[in-house]
Amino acid sequence: MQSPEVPILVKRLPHGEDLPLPAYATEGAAGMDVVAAEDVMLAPGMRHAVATGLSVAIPHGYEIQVRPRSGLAFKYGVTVPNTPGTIDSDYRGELKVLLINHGPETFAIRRGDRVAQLVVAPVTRGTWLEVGELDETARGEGGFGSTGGLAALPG
Ligand SMILES: O=c1ccn([C@H]2C[C@H](O)[C@@H](COP(=O)(O)OP(=O)(O)OP(=O)(O)O)O2)c(=O)[nH]1
Ligand SMILES: [Mg+2]
Repeated sequence: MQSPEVPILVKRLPHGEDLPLPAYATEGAAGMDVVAAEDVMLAPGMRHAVATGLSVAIPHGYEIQVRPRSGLAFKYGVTVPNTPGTIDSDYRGELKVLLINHGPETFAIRRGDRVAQLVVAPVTRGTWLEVGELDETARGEGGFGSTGGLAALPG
C-alpha cells in the first residue's frame, strides 16, 4: 500500500544551496535523512544546533519530528536531546538539528553528513473539558513502576 504523501514547501538557504534535500533512504523508510550544512566538532558532553540550510512550510495540521539516527546513537553516543524535536507548521526559520555527544570522544560532523531523520506526522489538537471529578480506573493513581519491575507479569 502506498503511504500518503504530504507536500511540504522547502526553501534552500544560501549556505545549503548545493546540498541534497532530506530523502528517504529506502522505500519503506519512515524518516527522511537530513544532512548538516556545517562542519562541527562536537566534544564530549557538548550540544550544538546543527544548521541544515533549509526552511520549510509544513501544511497546517502536520508537523515534522526531528529524530536521532540510531547508528550515531549506538556507535558514538550522538543523539537528539529534545527528541522528537518539533517543527511547527508556522515556523519559517532555519530547520536545525539539536545534537548532543554522550560519547567519550569528540565527534566530527562534516557538511553533508546525515545527522538525523525527519518524520512527517499529523497533529491532533486537544481541547480541555474541565470537570470536578474524573472516572475511576483499575490503575488509579499508580504509575512510575507501580505494576512491577522488569520481570514478566505473573501468569
Ligand atoms: O529540533 C528542533 C526543534 C525546534 N526547531 C524550531 C522549529 C520549531 O517550530 C521552533 C520552536 O520549537 P519548540 O517549540 O520545540 O521550542 P521552544 O523552546 O518552545 O521555542 P518557542 O518558544 O519558539 O516555541 O524551533 C528546530 O528547528 N529544531
Ligand atoms: Mg514552543
